[in-house]
Amino acid sequence: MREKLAFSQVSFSYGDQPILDRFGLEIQKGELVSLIGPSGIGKSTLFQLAAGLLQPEHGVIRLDGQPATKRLGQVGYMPQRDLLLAWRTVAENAGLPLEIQGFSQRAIRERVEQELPRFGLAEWKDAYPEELSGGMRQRVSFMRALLTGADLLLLDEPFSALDGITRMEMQEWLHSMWQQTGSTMLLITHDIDEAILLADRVVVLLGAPIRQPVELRVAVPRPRSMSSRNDPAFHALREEIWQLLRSSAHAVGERRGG
Ligand SMILES: Nc1ncnc2c1ncn2[C@@H]1O[C@H](COP(=O)(O)OP(=O)(O)OP(=O)(O)O)[C@@H](O)[C@H]1O
Repeated sequence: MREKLAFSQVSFSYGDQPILDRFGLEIQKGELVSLIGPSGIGKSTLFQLAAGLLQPEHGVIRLDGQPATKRLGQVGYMPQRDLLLAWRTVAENAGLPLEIQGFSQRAIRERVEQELPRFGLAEWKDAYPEELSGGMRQRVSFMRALLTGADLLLLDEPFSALDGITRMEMQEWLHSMWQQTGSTMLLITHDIDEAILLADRVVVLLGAPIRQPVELRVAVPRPRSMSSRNDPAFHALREEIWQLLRSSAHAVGERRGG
């Protein structure tokens, strides 16, 4: 496998609040990696750094093995809120990255119409965001991230706003998209089972600031389904992640004077 994204010795702060301290992480091409960690630790910040919306104060971010200072537009980023434009239809929202890249209206229409079916949105191309369910909105947002043409996708809690059944359907759908496209995907989630079920590796982010993450390989065989949760390797990993997150919550409590 070849390296797709790497953080090497990266430090970043908001004012006097340090978020990352000489942080290191390497993601290989075609991997699907889950990131999990306590709320407010800096997961979204990490994505904004990878996407080029923020720059590190120290250290290097590499794309395809090369230091990359201009990352904007090279990475598909799906932020926590779907940020669909209310006055644009599904097709117009999804086609936005192509518009920014200067494609003709006709080329955009053709490409979007060709892609809509595999996102389950063919019949909704002229609908406005307010007419869509949460799952559909997520799919439009995901399609927009894919149409940037980037083969690295950062998905920040893509399913958090969805109900249980839709969430499970979307997890399966995301997994099939990952297999079809061969893209490298990073997924932030607060759900330990979701983190394990989808990923090749789970990266647990701990500490304030975050230093070296704990990286855990998921040894549960693919294809996975809901019954994979009964696999002993699944149980063991869930327990390990839970213990890590719990000990980190205690450490924070102690620092706060608990
Ligand atoms: N633009 C900003 N300016 C100053 N502080 C910020 C900014 N964005 C985030 N922070 C702070 O940095 C810390 C990390 O935020 P971030 O959103 O990256 O965490 P997170 O792990 O993604 O949180 P959550 O799990 O709740 O989404 C938080 O304490 C947050 O309040």
